[in-house]
Amino acid sequence: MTALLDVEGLSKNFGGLQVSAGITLALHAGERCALIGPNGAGKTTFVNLVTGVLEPCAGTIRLAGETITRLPAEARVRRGLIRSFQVARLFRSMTVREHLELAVLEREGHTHRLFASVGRVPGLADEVAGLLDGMGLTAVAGTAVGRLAYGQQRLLEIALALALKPKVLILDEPAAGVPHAESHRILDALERLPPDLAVLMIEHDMDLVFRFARRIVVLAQGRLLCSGTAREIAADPRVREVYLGSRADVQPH
Ligand SMILES: Nc1ncnc2c1ncn2[C@@H]1O[C@H](COP(=O)(O)OP(=O)(O)OP(=O)(O)O)[C@@H](O)[C@H]1O
Repeated sequence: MTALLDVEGLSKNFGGLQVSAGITLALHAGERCALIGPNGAGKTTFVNLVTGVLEPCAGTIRLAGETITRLPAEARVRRGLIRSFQVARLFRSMTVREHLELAVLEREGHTHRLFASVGRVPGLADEVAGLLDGMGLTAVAGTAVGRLAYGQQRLLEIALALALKPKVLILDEPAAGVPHAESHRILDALERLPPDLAVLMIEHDMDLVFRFARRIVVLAQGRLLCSGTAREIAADPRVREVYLGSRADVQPH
């Protein structure tokens, strides 16, 4: 089976510092994978390379068989490589529903007089209702984004990413700022993601990582250290060693 995302030998240097060193990673339809590693391991750099924010020094990135290594970020988004983005960058006075309407309209190419298009796109209301329902946001559909709790903001970020019809979804810290006791709400929503979607999660909350991911890939100093199930990763002495001295606790559940 062709991998939906196929990264081979991806490398990046910042001056003399090698932050991605020949990373090879394949993600198939339906995968639930997490990329972990201590602070400064190169996780964000890897995501920036894959999504087209940064240009690699070497390596290849393929999406559903097509080489996208040098494509601009927007072209990757149009092909279905989507990273969840930060609500903090959006319009705080606009409602949850309006944000989702905008995302669907933009996907459909209605970039001019956006809100005038709302009534003219068949299926828009149903699609938005489905996204709200899927992420458990129906009750706050009419709430301004600036008034959402952190957990709801994170769920909206995921819904916005889904509105773009991803093949590959990169979840960049989906529990950032969410109180630990509430991260199960994020997990509940993630368990309702479309089954065929390939998901790569970057997350510091190990509880969430171990519960969500069927495969965990560990990065250290820009290199892939190992990959395996939650149990394998938690039992691997190399993983404990790279996390030593960091706050993260590597324990499965
Ligand atoms: N634009 C840049 N110029 C120079 N060095 C950079 C740049 N971006 C990142 N780095 C360095 O690259 C290394 C990897 O950083 P990166 O942010 O990718 O790690 P990370 O695993 O995402 O860390 P964290 O978990 O703290 O977010 C770090 O040493 C960082 O200081």
